[in-house]
Amino acid sequence: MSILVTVFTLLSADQQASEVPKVSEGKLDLTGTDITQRQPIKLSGSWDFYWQKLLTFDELGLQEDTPTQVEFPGIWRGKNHQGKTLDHNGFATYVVEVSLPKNYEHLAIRVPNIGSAYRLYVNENLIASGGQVANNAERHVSKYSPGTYAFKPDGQVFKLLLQISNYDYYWGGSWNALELGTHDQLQEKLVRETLKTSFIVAIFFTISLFNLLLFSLRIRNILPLIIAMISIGFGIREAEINNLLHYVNIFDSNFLINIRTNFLSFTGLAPLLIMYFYLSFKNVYNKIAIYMIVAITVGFSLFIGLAPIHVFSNKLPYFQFLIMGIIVYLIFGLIKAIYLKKRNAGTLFIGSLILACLSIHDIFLSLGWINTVPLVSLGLVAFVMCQNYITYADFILASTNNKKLNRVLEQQNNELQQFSNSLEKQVEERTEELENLNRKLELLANEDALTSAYNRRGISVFLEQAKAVQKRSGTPFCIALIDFDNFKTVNDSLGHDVGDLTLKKACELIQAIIREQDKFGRWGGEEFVLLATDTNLQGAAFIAEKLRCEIEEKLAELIAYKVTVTIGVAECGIEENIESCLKRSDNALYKGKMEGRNQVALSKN
Ligand SMILES: Nc1nc2c(ncn2[C@@H]2O[C@H](COP(=O)(O)OP(=O)(O)OP(=O)(O)O)[C@@H](O)[C@H]2O)c(=O)[nH]1
Repeated sequence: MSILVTVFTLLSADQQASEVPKVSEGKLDLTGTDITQRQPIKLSGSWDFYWQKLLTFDELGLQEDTPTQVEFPGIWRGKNHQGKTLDHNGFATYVVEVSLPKNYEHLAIRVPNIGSAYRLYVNENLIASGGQVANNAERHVSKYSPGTYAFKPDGQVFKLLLQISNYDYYWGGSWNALELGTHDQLQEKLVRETLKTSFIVAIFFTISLFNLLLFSLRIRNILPLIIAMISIGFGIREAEINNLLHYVNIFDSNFLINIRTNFLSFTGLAPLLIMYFYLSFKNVYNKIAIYMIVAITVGFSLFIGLAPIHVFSNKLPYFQFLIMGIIVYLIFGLIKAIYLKKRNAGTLFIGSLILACLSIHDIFLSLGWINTVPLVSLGLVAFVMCQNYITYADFILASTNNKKLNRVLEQQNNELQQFSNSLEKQVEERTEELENLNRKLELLANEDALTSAYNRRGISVFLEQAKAVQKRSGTPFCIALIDFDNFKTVNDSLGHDVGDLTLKKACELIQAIIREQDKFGRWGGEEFVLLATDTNLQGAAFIAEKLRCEIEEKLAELIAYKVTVTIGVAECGIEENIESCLKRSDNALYKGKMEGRNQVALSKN
């Protein structure tokens, strides 16, 4: 902010160090002032004034009426002149006699934006004009024509005649003073002012762009968009009021467009500012009142944008009264927001306070109570910057909250991921357990509970498989039925438990002897079946004999009781089914039993 003030002050450095010469009773005495050695002189003070007269230099001498004196610059409307109140419509001639200290080759006059039509003479020479000066509304044409005009003064005393007519503008006369100096001085001052205006306009546009960027990042929050529009509005107003639009010839000095831009950049900003305050501190303002005010200000802006100039130009004071009321209401809300400790209320209040103070400063300046430079532009910059700071701070806060939220989300995601991983692991473990259980159940379904050998169902599957292999490749296989001899006596003599143990041990012996590809199972009771795959009858007889001997020998050692088996063996024929082969094994077994037991009996095809 201090940098801004410094730049602003440097660019506005047009204060005159020495005493300011003033126009007094239609005369400006510059005999003690070297114009070239100082800043341009504002031709303000009491000028000779001829109301409802457009006089030339020649006509001045013939004038019977003595002129009255009025303050120039000054507006007509409401001014007391010879006991009458002036209207804003009309025409007049202002005259001042300037006395110079010496003969100057060239001087120049800077004409401000008078806002209607004017003609400027140095003695009898017309040096500048804007629009068409006339004594009636039909012939009068307003035009924005500020500019710097060089002239050659005739001697050390000359008269300046300024004719002004107005039938459009609400006030009449001129708000601003003419300035006298050398052409270079005036040009230099113009450049400085243009630079100052450009600098401020650039600040407004930069703030606007920055806020548009913020808005594009968070479209849900429209406050940055409103600030962007307010900044653009302030920028356009600054450019228009300081004639920047005129110097860069944007509207080709079109009076109507200039005046509409001037008015609209004031009225159009009102609804935006009101909405900004309301949206920032919603619960301190009345919603219906705000919407009504916005509707009125928008309606007024439309009226200015569409109505003819003579209709709308004199309505602005009503709007100014309304705006004053609105400002009081907004400030009242702001104070309430501060009292309620609303975030950002203090910052916005500071911005508004700076703007209010600098506006009051400029009012004092225009009244001639102080002799400084206009500072309201600086107030506008301060106000918009405070708004900008608020949106930026809000944006940072929102993005910090977002980051925090993201961190929490990330943490929750991780926890969820961990939970899901453990769930997956648990499911995997359960599935594996179930699969194991299923395998066990399947085994159990095919397994004999006492001996752990295949049961009848289990061994039957292998018998069918062996048959299928034989059909495909002709591989031979044999079925041996093993039956314990007189097992009833084992049970009867040693008890049923020992009988069970005997069967169990016998099965273990058999399992240990047979090949891995051979299958062994319990056919029922104390009768067992051996499937000898890839084996012919001779091979099967050999295995059966080996089993018989092993049982006879080893079981006696284990249970101290002689236990023997009889085995019936048959080789399955190519065309024979399993049932038939089993039947033949059984027949051979029966034959073995009949022939004295404890032997291997073969079934020959
Ligand atoms: N301990 C026990 N005994 C069984 C089991 N299954 C069958 N047995 C018995 O085996 C005996 C079979 O008797 P039998 O069919 O008369 O035949 P055997 O006494 O072995 O006489 P042969 O077969 O003619 O030599 C019965 O006493 C059944 O109770 C079993 O799982 N455990």
